[in-house]
Amino acid sequence: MPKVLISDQMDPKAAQIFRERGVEVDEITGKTPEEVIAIIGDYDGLAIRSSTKVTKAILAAATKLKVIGRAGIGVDNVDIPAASAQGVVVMNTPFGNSITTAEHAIALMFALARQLPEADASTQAGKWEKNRFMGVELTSKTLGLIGAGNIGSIVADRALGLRMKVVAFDPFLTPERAIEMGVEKVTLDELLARADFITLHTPLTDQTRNILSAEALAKTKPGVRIINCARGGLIDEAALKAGLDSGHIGGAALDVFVQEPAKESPLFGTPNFVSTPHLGASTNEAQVNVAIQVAEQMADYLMSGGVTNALNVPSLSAEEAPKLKPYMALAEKLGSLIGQLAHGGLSGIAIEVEGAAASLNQKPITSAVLAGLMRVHTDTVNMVNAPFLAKERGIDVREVRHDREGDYHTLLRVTVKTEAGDRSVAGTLFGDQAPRLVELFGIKVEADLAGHMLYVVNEDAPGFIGRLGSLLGEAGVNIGTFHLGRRSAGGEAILLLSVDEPVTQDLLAKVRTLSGVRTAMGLSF
Ligand SMILES: NC(=O)c1ccc[n+]([C@@H]2O[C@H](COP(=O)([O-])OP(=O)(O)OC[C@H]3O[C@@H](n4cnc5c(N)ncnc54)[C@H](O)[C@@H]3O)[C@@H](O)[C@H]2O)c1
Ligand SMILES: O=C(O)CC[C@@H](O)C(=O)O
Repeated sequence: MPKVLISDQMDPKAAQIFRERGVEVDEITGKTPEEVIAIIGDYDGLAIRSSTKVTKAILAAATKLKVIGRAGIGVDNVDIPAASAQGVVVMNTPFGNSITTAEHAIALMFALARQLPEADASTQAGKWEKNRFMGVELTSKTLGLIGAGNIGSIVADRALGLRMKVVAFDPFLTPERAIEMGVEKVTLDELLARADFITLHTPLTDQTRNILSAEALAKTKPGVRIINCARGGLIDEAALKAGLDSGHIGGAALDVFVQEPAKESPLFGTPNFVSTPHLGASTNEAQVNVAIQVAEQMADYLMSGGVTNALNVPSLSAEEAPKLKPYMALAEKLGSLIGQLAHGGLSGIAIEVEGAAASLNQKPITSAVLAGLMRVHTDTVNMVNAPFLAKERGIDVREVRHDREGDYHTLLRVTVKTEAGDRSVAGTLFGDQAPRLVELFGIKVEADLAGHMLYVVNEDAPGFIGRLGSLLGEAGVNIGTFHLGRRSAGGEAILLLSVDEPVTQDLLAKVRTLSGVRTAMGLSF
């Protein structure tokens, strides 16, 4: 039974779903990184929010780990390249807390417009400072949206409901989508010049880090109010403080900080500054949503191989997984066969599908071919890290889908580009289930690729099979199955024999002494 560790505070629904789905679960929260390192080796899955930082050190200790599930959106607390290299799937729940976070941005916008936190503190201090707190209306004001994805578009919708005008800067926002959202697509400079309120809804990337830098803040309208419910680091906090102090910035509300937890900040105590401790996603509804979603997704992966919302591997629904399973077995065998046979500077690989295979999700098939191919050289490769490792090694991966009808109802062909030229193998599924080789280096040969095999290339000549049979018999080698193919009568022929024991170097040396033998190799599947 797979075992999952929930290492951050999560709605109890998550643990309940894991148990219902047959996954053992431990909830151990508030641990230091060293304490997590000490226990993580026992787990197949790790469910987190934002507190657990999944570092290289934690991953190195997570020898059984197959999946990390983030109950939320941002995965900046997970070292995704390290997880990918280790073959660990990283998933998030991209929609479960979007409404809640958008509502928090709107709440902060109201808080700034009417100075609610300061007015509350003053009133509760018995001051009744009615003349101190003069607010602004939101109606007819311009909201500048930086990032118009899931959360940004909900914020835009709510702002339009408040009769605001919304201008948006997002390089990936199409003009059609902007029209659909009812926003005006603008450049960043135009947004800075026009917005009365600015709200940020982008991830933190190299392009968005300090998107509101001192220089950008200087271009804003005097009195602008700024809200950040996305990620710390999008705004230069020192420049924000200077802008608030000078009065150029009329107010700022931060839910997120460069350094979290933000126990101290020069911004704290600044007039017109409002803050919350990364509460964007903190509603009952959002936490139930993300807990259910992360547990369902992780259980799908651990129990049936279904992949949803993964950031480092293609999606594969729980319905698709059983259909693709035999294809992935075939793909892995063909990858392994060509990996064992083709030598010398592999620079590219083409994976072609035709017939029934052409209607399937090809990405997992490709990953399985690559995993089979590279497992010949490293045993730490799997479906998740195989494409990553292939890229790292400069192998050009090409996927081809043919509409044509071929000789087989379903066919998968793998061709590698090596220094010696292109080499190709092809296979099908018998009865839609059993992987079977049908072609090897241009020669038709049907074989099950299983267990230990002897591969021989020889000149097609009378008596050869008898001589090989005698040699194997004398060497005490029992033949399980025997498969034969030839390019032309008297030309190059291929023999694939399944044998009970691994093929030894000693046996290969003897086989190579037979007249007409060009190549003899042992294979394992
Ligand atoms: N405060 C919280 O508790 C909380 C909760 C949920 C999400 N978040 C954060 O909110 C952010 C947005 O989440 P989302 O679900 O809307 O993400 P999303 O991926 O749906 O949208 C992000 C948008 O940012 C845009 N973008 C990317 N680079 C950009 C750039 N250089 N300039 C302008 N726009 C750019 C993208 O095109 C995309 O439309 C994420 O960072 C997420 O982690 C915070
Ligand atoms: O889990 C949380 O409380 C924060 C989540 C939020 O930052 C996210 O990116 O989804």
